Amino acid sequence: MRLTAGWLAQWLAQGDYCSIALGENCLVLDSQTETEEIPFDDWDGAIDVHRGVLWGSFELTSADQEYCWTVHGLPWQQCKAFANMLLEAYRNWAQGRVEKLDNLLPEMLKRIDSYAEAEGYLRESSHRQLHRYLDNALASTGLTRELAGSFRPLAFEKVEPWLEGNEEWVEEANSQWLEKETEKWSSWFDKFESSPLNPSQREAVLINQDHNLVLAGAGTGKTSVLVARAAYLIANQQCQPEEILMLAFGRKAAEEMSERLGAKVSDRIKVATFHSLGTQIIKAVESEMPSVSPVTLDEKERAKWIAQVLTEQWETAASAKRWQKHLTQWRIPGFKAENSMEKQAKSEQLAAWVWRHIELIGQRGANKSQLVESIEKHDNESARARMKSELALLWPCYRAYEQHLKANKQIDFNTMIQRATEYVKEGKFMPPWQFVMVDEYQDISPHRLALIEALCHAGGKDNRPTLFAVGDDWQAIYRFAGADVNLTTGFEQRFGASHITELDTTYRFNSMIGEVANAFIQQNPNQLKKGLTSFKKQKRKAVTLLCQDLIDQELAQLASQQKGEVTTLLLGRNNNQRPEKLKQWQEKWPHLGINFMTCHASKGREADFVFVLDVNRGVFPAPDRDTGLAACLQARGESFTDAEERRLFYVALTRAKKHVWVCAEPQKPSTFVNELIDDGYPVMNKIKRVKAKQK
Ligand SMILES: Nc1ncnc2c1ncn2[C@@H]1O[C@H](COP(=O)(O)OP(=O)(O)OP(=O)(O)O)[C@@H](O)[C@H]1O
Repeated sequence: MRLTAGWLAQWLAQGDYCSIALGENCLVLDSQTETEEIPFDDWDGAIDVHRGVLWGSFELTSADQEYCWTVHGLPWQQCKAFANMLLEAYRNWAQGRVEKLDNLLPEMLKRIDSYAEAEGYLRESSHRQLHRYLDNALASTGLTRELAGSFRPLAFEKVEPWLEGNEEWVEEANSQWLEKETEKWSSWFDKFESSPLNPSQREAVLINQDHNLVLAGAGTGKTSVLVARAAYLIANQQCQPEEILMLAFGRKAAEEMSERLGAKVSDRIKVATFHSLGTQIIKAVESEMPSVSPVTLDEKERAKWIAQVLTEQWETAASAKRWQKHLTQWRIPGFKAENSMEKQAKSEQLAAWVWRHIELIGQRGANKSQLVESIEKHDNESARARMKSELALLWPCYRAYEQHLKANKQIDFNTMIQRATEYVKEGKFMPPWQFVMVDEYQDISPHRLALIEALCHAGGKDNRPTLFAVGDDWQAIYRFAGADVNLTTGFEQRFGASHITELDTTYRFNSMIGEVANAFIQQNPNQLKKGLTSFKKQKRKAVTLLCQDLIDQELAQLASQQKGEVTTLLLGRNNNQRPEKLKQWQEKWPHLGINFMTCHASKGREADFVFVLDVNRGVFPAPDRDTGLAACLQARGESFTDAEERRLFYVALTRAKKHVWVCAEPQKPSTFVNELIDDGYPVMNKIKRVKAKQK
């Protein structure tokens, strides 16, 4: 059936179309030049019939109300009946779909209510799930949003915003919840630590997005937040202690965390290092403990094994020649030309250098020709020859290591973490944890992250564990061992549904240490900007540059000033800086609580007073960090000179609560000391540099 304008009307009328007909579930409109089919889906199902002086016209609107079609010059007597016939056809078409919609609407509304009225923080994963369900349900009816809205306006008014996303509503609901929850737990927050938690710490404890990162500078209470969050989850009955997994880097850190949680929260929380977790997973699946090589586990065994491998290598003429040739152009840490080979092989520094490369090569999982290829593509063209030469020295050590593991049927940490990750991914190990928490997240390596991701994806789509990580990109100091700080700075891109909370107040150190440390770290524009203020304000300078051989005197003075017990940390770039007089000082001034450790080991620690030792040229920053093979094996390169060493120095400075002494020799202060003096940092300078000897 068709309704068409007469020839005169077609000639006189200025409408878009001059003829309308009913097609198969569509309208067919003809203009002078073309025919257009409008599926019922695209039409809003209404016709405005207008009467003109001579003729009638139809006005039809698209389902999304964006477009209008007009048919002019129609014979008026037939207009109404024709329009009714079209509407009847449309209603018949729509009836089946609307029935489907009617069947689905109660469930759609129920799901919306159960999401929107759920107690607690509204997570993005549940939001996405709801959105997906509503989208699919509507699609299954065959109706467009507009049509569904026009047939069931009341019910659909509630559904429509959720199909759009309704992000603003969720944000508002979450911020209202946060306000109420903060209020509800206010006195608990006041008393949990010796001092009340501040607003940003409270927020960090409460927010419960799928993936949460607390990103904050040194001494802002990240560890306090981690402990408080575990306590809150249990106190709020969100989980049992056994459902929390707390991951720490290193056994010592894990032990300290375990003690702290045991004392403050519960000793049923699982605290693990990545390695102990890997062992547990493998043991659960294979029913026996994985056999981890003593070379991996024990520093002494490792040193012995490395000495043996090096000695064997040097016994071969070709290999010995390769080492000698390398040393004519480049240095190797711990390798001193004047030492005998026997002594060389036992050098701690050399062993550390060899081991670090073995680990990095293992983490890369590449064969020799792939490594050569990446050296050839390395940005730093001038370093490529050195990298290749180092690879030639170190590849045989790596191969020897692989063979050693194979011969003894043992694995190392890399393999262990990878195997554990596979078991979780394959569902052979079902993690019992609902909340995975990670301390020092900035030091995460891709392998460890893969394990965390596997844990957080276990449990099916509806029951995934939540990740809560605390970290500070300013304190990322394990790039040399395979960590990748980009995994912290790119947290959101990596995880999607995530929330990042920043903590703005640092409690450990006073404002004068803060001024020096914060300015120093931010010289590198690639570090994330953080507004950090010190809780303890002071005007008196709190960083002193000191001649190394005056430490004795300074300690004596400090000892006479301090009447009560205090803590003092002597920090070295590495163990070589352990002072010979350490024991003597400890015995002479026990109330100073003097301890020595490396800057790396001091991570997470604090003391009233800190002496950073031997900040001299060639020591701190450690040289050659960016020009050897390691630079090619490590995570993406960094353009800023000594970026990681700068972060390490920041870690050292920020261990102190009251005062820091940066100690150097006047003849050879390092670039860091020179920068503190020359760039006008607020420090007390007691070093008179001897310029003539500084070449
Ligand atoms: N709200 C607070 N009020 C007062 N002191 C606090 C508060 N929060 C934390 N502290 C104290 O600040 C110090 C640093 O806290 P914590 O060790 O948790 O910081 P952090 O961010 O983990 O430090 P870093 O990253 O440097 O290891 C601790 O002595 C802690 O007790």
